[in-house]
Amino acid sequence: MLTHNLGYPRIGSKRELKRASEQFWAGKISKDELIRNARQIRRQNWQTQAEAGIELIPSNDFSFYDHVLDTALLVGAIPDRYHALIDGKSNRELDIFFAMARGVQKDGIDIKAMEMTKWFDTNYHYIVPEFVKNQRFQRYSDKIIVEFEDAKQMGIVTKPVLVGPVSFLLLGKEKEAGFSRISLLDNLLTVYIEVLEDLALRGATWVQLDEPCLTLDLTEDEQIVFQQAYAKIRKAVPELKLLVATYFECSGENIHVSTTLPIDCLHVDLVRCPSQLGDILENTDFIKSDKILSLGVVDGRNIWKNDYTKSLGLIQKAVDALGEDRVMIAPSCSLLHSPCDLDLEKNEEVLSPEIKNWMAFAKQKLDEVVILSKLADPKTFKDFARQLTDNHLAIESRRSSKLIHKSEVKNRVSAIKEKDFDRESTFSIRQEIQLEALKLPLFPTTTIGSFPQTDEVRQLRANLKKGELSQADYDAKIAEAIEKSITWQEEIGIDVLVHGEFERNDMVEYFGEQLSGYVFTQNGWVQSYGSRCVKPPVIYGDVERPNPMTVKWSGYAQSKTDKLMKGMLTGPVTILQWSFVRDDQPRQTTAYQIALAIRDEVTDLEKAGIKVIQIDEPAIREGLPLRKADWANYLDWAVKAFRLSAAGVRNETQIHTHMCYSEFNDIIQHIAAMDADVITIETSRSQMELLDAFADFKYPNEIGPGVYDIHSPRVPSIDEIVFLLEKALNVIPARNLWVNPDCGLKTRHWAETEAALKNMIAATEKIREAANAEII
Ligand SMILES: Nc1nc2c(c(=O)[nH]1)N[C@@H](CNc1ccc(C(=O)N[C@@H](CCC(=O)N[C@@H](CCC(=O)N[C@@H](CCC(=O)O)C(=O)O)C(=O)O)C(=O)O)cc1)CN2
Ligand code: MET
Ligand SMILES: [Zn+2]
Repeated sequence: MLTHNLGYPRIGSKRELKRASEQFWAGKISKDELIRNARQIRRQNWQTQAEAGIELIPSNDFSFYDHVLDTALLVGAIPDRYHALIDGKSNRELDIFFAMARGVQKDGIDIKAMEMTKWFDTNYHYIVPEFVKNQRFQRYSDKIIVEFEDAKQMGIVTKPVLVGPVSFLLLGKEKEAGFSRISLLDNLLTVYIEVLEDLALRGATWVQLDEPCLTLDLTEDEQIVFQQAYAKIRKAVPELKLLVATYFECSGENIHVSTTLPIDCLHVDLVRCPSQLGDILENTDFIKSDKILSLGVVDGRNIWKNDYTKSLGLIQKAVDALGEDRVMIAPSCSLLHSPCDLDLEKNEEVLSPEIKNWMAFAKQKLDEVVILSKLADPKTFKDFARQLTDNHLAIESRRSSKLIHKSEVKNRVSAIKEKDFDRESTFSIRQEIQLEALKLPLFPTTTIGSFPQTDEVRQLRANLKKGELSQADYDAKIAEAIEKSITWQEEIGIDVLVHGEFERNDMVEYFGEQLSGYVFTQNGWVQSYGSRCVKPPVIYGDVERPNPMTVKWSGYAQSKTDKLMKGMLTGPVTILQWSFVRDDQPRQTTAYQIALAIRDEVTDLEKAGIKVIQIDEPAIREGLPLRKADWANYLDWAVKAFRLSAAGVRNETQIHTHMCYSEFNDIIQHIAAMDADVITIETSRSQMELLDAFADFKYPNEIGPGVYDIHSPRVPSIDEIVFLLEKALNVIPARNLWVNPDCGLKTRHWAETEAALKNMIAATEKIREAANAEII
């Protein structure tokens, strides 16, 4: 029974890669130094996995930014606009790579970055491959070879990992009309095969091809394409052992494809979908073959200790049907989505030993995989019996812990009534009342909440944590930042102000830290995109709000201005989605508990005199199940959780929500059902294309389509913004239109923020003038 791993966190256990990349981008270290740093992280990771006793260790799971982008470079899928960077120059690979990921704007060159989007239902973002008609691929990057050879030098023959060819195509986008990217498969395969042959020559025995798209709803054509692709690969590299990895969902009807692919090993995610084990073991094609089944039993998406008894049950079932030589043991998916190392959590005041004993991070998950394989083998079982007992005790300690269950919270959730989901009146009545109460001009201007999180602000928080700054001094500095931003917003003429979120480390972690039922880590970083990481807080028990969370700073901010100050909260679905969640109750129940906590916060803000309250739900789309059949159920409770959080206020109080980073067209009626008075939404990168959906559906409430992209330092011109606003006015009634950026400004610098917002105000004045002229 072999053990293997699908991928290890690449950021380094102390975020070494983040620091090195950001220093390189800032011109503070050389390319060679960045490459040296990266090599050290990779070698450390291989060593960690070898020491844990993992038999097949992955390589090429490392990336300087994103592994889908690595694949694009491997096969030379480099869009034309970057070719100027390659032509006639050598040693430009990393420059092109970063240009594709981040864009370039220097020395007269101005090239936009490629699009970035969510990786399945995770908070990880990948770079979307771009395809054109008759595109020819050719091998470009040697990264996969360099890493394989480097590990070999350490004495480790790794299992190189690649995004499989079919998923690579399916995850990308056609950049021109009139063709299907699937038609590019044959040519793409020639490059894959060349690479696989090279790896085989260099001594690779196994390769892992990730085909997570095998867990999605596929058309018949797409299913056939999987068969064709692997038939070709099989034929070209008969000597190489092929492992195809699926994860994040059930194989469902694709099981007929995945079990008959001409490969040596199929990996399945038994955490998300334990029932597929039975389906595969009943599949005569699979049983009769000599293929290996890799059991993904250790959860790569959460931080809870594995329940060995439960996993051993699954393993035994597979061994009984297939024999131990045809079973491998692994985490459910790449450990990219897990924090690195629980041993780094040493502060018992932050994470109590009792709760820490329930957890496993990436490094600990490796041990779990190895121990499970030893326990599943009668020859080694006895030597590991103690680990089984300890595991049993930990699982039992969590199951029966008094820390987890709070009857008041459970009772409150069961006492929720239908009317708790509804505002006092319908939107059209509320709109009239709010018009009167808030006295906002036509096309009100606002921002999404955060202003730049400068190094200074982050340093203040770091010093507070280290005890080098007192709470009082910290608060005084935050107050100063808020006041400064208010004065500035008043000066440039914004209508609905924000306080700037300077006091928040992150829009989810900040709330997690103040809710009971939550713990957080000191070092549990997980990559979100590129060098940006998040430290998801951990929900271990029933969630409750012991005290108001934002009233102090929002109240303070409102006291400093006569204008409207918007209260700023993160919504229940986003808090759920961006936390590590309980696996001992349905997500819906946890969402309702959080929703009640936010509801209390909303009503407290109202009592404190805040008249406009925004409840952000950027992750509502990301939480959507991967299979359409499961959508209705999710959307039902997700929308209700939002409504529950928002509906406790009077008609006069205006509820906003905000969404970004997703496609909303297919869930537009559910967004409408959230019944926020105003939605601000990312649209500028698609030039307001998104609005067609809002128009077709006749979205009834007020809406602020983002007028500029905040992900780039580029300052939009007044005319550009006017153009987008006019486009919006074609489909949105004037009285419903707001003016705002795409998203919060925390990742930006002040210089470009000030310039961009001034232009936004100037553009608004122009369209107001035009509208007034029309009335006269
Ligand atoms: N949770 C979450 N998911 C999200 C988003 C989001 O905002 N939050 N936005 C979307 C895009 N994703 C993003 C994810 C992260 C960041 C981001 O800026 N992350 C920061 C970390 C934010 C943070 O937690 N900061 C802490 C800790 C900062 C820190 O690094 N401190 C230093 C110490 C500082 C010093 O001594 O100089 C350290 O720990 O070493 C704080 O401000 O307090 C980063 O990687 O740089 C931005 C967007 C989608 N998903
Ligand atoms: C990822 S959505 C961000 C919303 C939040 N209020 C902010 O402005 O930062
Ligand atoms: Zn946003």
